[in-house]
Amino acid sequence: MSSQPPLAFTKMHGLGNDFVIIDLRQSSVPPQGGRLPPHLIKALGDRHQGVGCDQLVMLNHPTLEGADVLVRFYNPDGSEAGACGNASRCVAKMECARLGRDAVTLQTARGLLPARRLEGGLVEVAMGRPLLAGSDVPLAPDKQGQATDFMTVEALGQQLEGGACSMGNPHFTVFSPLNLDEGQLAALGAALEHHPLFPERANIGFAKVIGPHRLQLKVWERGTGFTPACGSGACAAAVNAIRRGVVARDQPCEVAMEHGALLVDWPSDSAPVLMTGPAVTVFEGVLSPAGLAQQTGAAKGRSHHD
Ligand SMILES: N[C@H](CCC[C@H](N)C(=O)O)C(=O)O
Repeated sequence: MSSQPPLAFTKMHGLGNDFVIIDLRQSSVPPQGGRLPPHLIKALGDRHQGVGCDQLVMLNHPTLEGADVLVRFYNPDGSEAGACGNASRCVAKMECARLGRDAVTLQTARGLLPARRLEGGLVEVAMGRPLLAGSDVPLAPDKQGQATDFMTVEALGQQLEGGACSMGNPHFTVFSPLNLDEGQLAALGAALEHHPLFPERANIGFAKVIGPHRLQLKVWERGTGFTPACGSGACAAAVNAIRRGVVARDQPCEVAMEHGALLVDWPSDSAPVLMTGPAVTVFEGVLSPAGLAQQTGAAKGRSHHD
């Protein structure tokens, strides 16, 4: 392990949802099948022994015509996510700077996502059309025929009203008014994330409608827990609110989270969801071979108890 070469990374965030971004096109650590080994993903995500992040993002050479960069997202539990809105804005900003352009196209598991740099440090990403069928979320096979806009799901003895969709990753947005403290809400988030209705688990949004084009949102993320903001969750919340008729689609919806708001525009059913918000570079760093070896060992040790 002491022969492990240094590993360069960039730390960025979007509304406090933070990322360690590793460019495998330049990394000296040989990727295994285009990704870092899972124990290293866990070690880097550890806020005490690693760098700490809500998601680890890996960049590589694109394989599709028209794409500038291949992007893969990982949760700190080692699982892969098909989409991550806040990290997509961060990567778009990095790639715009690298290529000296104002627009780039990201290749993700979801497909090609065009993105552009706007005034004031904002970045817009076209997140694709939301997938609304039960089989696309996905819901459990025997529940896939049910409507995904008006759903009632039972968890921890509560009947929760909400809607589900996929933005390339599964989301369930709860619209029921809840009077719970942070710990109770976390328990509900975890119960819904692992609910048998969602065989691939789900990101759980707790939304409050605060105006005809305004939502307040808190998201319990699959594989991560509560984060200060979730870009794909904000898109899903706006989409589900529009489908339920509680938000109007004639203008973009402002989705307010802990540290600020994202603008989400879904003007028609056939349109892609446009998400706009900030992307901030915090620092660039290099993990020392010794640090990496120690963290790797620690994470391996911990994983015995997972
Ligand atoms: N923070 C992300 C979502 C991460 C996705 C993840 N937690 C999952 O789908 O497993 C966002 O801004 O969209």
